[in-house]
Formats: sequence, structure tokens, C-alpha cells
Amino acid sequence: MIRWEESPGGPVLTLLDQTRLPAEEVRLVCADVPALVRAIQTLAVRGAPLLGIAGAYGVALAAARGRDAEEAATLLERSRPTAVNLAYGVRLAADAWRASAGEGAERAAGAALAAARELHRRDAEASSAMAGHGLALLDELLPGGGGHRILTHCNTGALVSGGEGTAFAVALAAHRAGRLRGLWVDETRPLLQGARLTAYEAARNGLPYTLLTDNAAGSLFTAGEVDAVLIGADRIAADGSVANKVGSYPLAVLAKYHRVPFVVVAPTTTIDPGTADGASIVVEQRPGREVTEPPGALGEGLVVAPPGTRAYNPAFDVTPPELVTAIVTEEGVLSPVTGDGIAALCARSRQVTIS
Ligand SMILES: CSC[C@@H](O)[C@@H](O)C(=O)COP(=O)(O)O
Repeated sequence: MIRWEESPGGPVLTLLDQTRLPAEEVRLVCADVPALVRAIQTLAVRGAPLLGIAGAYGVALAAARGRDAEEAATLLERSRPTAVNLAYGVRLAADAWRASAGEGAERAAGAALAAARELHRRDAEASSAMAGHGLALLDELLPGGGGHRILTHCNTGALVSGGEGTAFAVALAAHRAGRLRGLWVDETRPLLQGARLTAYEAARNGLPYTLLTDNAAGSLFTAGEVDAVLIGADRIAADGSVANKVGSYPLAVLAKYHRVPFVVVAPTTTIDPGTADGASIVVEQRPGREVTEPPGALGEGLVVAPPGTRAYNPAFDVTPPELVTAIVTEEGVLSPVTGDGIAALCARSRQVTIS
């Protein structure tokens, strides 16, 4: 979904513009960091793992074009606040650049690019490992032979990853193994990542999927039509609290009430030892206009509220650990309630600490 390409004017990043899907597959060309920042803020490129990869390539792009890599890193890191992967990717490439800065600009730019490529490769590997662990967990939690009926929210597939994604990759693995009875796809208001992007990916992969409005989920649970909820994450705090697309927390409450497993699938790069708990997670607030004049499938600029209406539009919400059945990472399954696996991961400090 993201490519480093050489052009006559120097290297560029090309990205599949997610704001244009599913209507058209258009690649956006970013020749500098301000263009990449715009792509991130408009959600042309989005989703936690891909934001990390894009951030790392962004630092490499600035360095390769002789721009100030430190300034680029600051701009990129500030472009969206909640997905920790963005800061992780930016810092990884910036650290690589700094470590080689004494060897000359070309070497330092090469080191930043190598770091970005390595992150991209590792994300693809993590994705297939999560799919394997996630499917094994589903089979364990749902031993009946009739196939799994999964509900998912937002978009967590190949569009947001170096591989096949996080939660979506688990559903895909279940489908390939003949064990997916159905995928319920929340439309994910207001920007419709579920309707526009997850349905697009499900259709392309031949999954048996059904779209629903976010507020129809409760009636599905009541009807006993959901065996498990699978979502991704943008940041997992050290106490196991999970920030993900707004609308995830209500699903967790519903799942708890109906005794349905609520499973989070995320690479270890989404776990942030530097954020102690859910209350410390910064939730991005987006323009109210996305609610009053929703884009995309509802019609460009369609006005659905009287002029001057104020709208509450947080991009994410935070689910407390006691509502999360398990967190599936590439290293295996963690329990957010005991916190053991998360604490061990944090203690090992495998990642750049983000605070
Ligand atoms: C694997 S992606 C997990 C999350 O990043 C995803 O569910 C999500 O919340 C993305 O939000 P977005 O605002 O579209 O970037």
C-alpha cells in the first residue's frame, strides 16, 4: 500500500489513497514531508501499523532529499496523536539517521531508509504470526464446529499493514481454513472505514460478509448472531487499556453483557510502555464537519444537520482491560486482565519508549 519509488526529481513515496476507496484506486505521490503529513491528516494513509511505516519512510524521504530530518520527524510525529505506531516508526528511522549522521548525509539517509524497510518487512511478518495465533485462539474459545461469526469494526486489513493486517488477517485466516461462517462489518461512522475499506477488502478476498450500521450491533448480539468481536488497536497502555476507533468501547460493553469474547489483535509495536493507563491516552478530536457533512459513501459534502450544528467527533475511544478477553500479538496471546504478558513486554523495553 506504500512504496518508495525513484522519480526523475528524486525519491517519492506513493500511497493508495484510502479516501477514494472503494470508488477508485488512485495512488497519491508524496515528494516531501508536508505532503505526507497532509495524507496522514486527511486519512489518505491511515491505520496504526501503516502510520508507523509511513512515518519511518517520511523521515527517510526528508533525509534523501537533503531536508532537515529532525524537523521532519517532529512534523510527522505530531501529525496524529493517538496511534503510537506513528511515533514509533518516526523515532526508529530518526534514531537510525542520527546514529549515522557522522558518516555523511548519504549514509545517514540510507540508514533511515533501511530502518523504514526493516519496519515494513517486520510488520508483514507480524501480521502473519498474529493471524496464526488469532485463529488458534478463536478455535480454542469457540470449539463448536459450525464456523465462527465474527464482528469487526473500522478497517484492519492489508490497507493498514505491510502484510494482511491485524484483526482482519485473523478473519481471513479463518476463511481460508474454512472456519469463517460470517464477518459482520460495522460501517464505522463518521468516515466509514468499515463500509468503504473493510467491505472492499472482504469482497476482494471472497469473505462471506454483511455490512451493518454501528448502532445495529446491539440487536445482533441479542439475536445470538455474534460469536466473537475482533478489533485492532491504535495504542495499548501499560495497564492493558486499548485505544481503538471510536465505537470499539460500546462493542466491548455489549460483548461483556452477552458473554462474547472481545479480542484485540495488534503488533507489539502498538503496546506503549510510556503510557501508564487508559486515562493517559491522548484521543484525537477531529473536525465536527466530518459528522455534519459526512464524506465518502454518504455523498461528498452531503449536509445531514442544520447549518451551525456543533458535533462531538473523537476519532477513538478507550476500552478498559477488564472488558478485553485477550490481546493477540505476533509473539502470542496476552491477558490484559492479569497484565502479565504486557508487563513483561514493557519491561523488556523492546520498543522506543513513547511518552
Ligand atoms: C490495524 S489498524 C487498528 C486501528 O488502527 C484501526 O482500527 C483504527 O482505529 C484506525 O483509525 P483511523 O482513524 O482510520 O486511522
